Amino acid sequence: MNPLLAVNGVSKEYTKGNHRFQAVSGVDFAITRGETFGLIGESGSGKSTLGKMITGLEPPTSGTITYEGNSLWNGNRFNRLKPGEMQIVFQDPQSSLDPRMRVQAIITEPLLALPAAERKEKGSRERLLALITRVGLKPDHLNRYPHEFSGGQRQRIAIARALITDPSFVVLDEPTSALDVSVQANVLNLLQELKRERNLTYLFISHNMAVIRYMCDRMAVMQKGRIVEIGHVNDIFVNPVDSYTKTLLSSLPQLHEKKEDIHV
Ligand SMILES: Nc1ncnc2c1ncn2[C@@H]1O[C@H](COP(=O)(O)OP(=O)(O)OP(=O)(O)O)[C@@H](O)[C@H]1O
Repeated sequence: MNPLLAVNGVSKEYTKGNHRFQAVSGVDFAITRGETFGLIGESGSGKSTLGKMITGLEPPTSGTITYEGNSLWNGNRFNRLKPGEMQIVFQDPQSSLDPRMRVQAIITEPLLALPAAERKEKGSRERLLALITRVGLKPDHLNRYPHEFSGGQRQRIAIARALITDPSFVVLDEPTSALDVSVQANVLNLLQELKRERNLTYLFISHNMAVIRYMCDRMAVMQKGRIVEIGHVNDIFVNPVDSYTKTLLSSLPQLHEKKEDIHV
């Protein structure tokens, strides 16, 4: 099957003063429609930079990223092939939601990228009410401001914001890392349900092996900008090949227990 998203030989170099720094180095992977693909690695390994290159926030220095076979970048210009087709949810809903905007304006903001007719249809009151209810919030929350919500509720707002355009592909960049442990599992389960209901494909970025195992079909392990291991989650957990992957796994003794027992 043709991949939905293909990343080939992608690198990203940042310049800090006279110093050049390689945040991502020659990364290759492909994601099939309908799967959840995990990216794991320690802080600074280049995971978020990859997520940003895929969603149009940062151009790659070299390499190609294709979506449904079409190149996403033309030099530094992002080819917005289908507006709203791809969305991203960031780690920290505190800083990713504009504190001066009401929830309704926050959730509907991505619609501004769509053609007028589609914007009107997807921004209908009926659709908005259905979406806010589906993510576990209430219609009267639409008139409130982000500071009036808990961390988990704010992340539900961010999820609704990502889904308003009806995307096929969503990058989830540490979507539960800023949340209390008791709230994390609820948000992860919501993401799983939404994926099934809407035929979504996820790129799931995390530094937490238990969360990756709970959520993902396949995964890539990143270290210092490179992929050191890639494969099916169960294969990597049972038989890790790379020494860094083994270190990540050995720090999680509970992973040898049954999947249902894992604390995400
Ligand atoms: N805009 C930027 N300018 C310069 N360096 C950057 C920029 N963005 C990221 N970096 C650097 O690139 C490297 C990779 O960062 P990135 O955020 O992709 O890592 P990460 O694996 O997502 O880590 P974390 O989990 O902490 O977010 C880091 O060393 C970071 O300091």
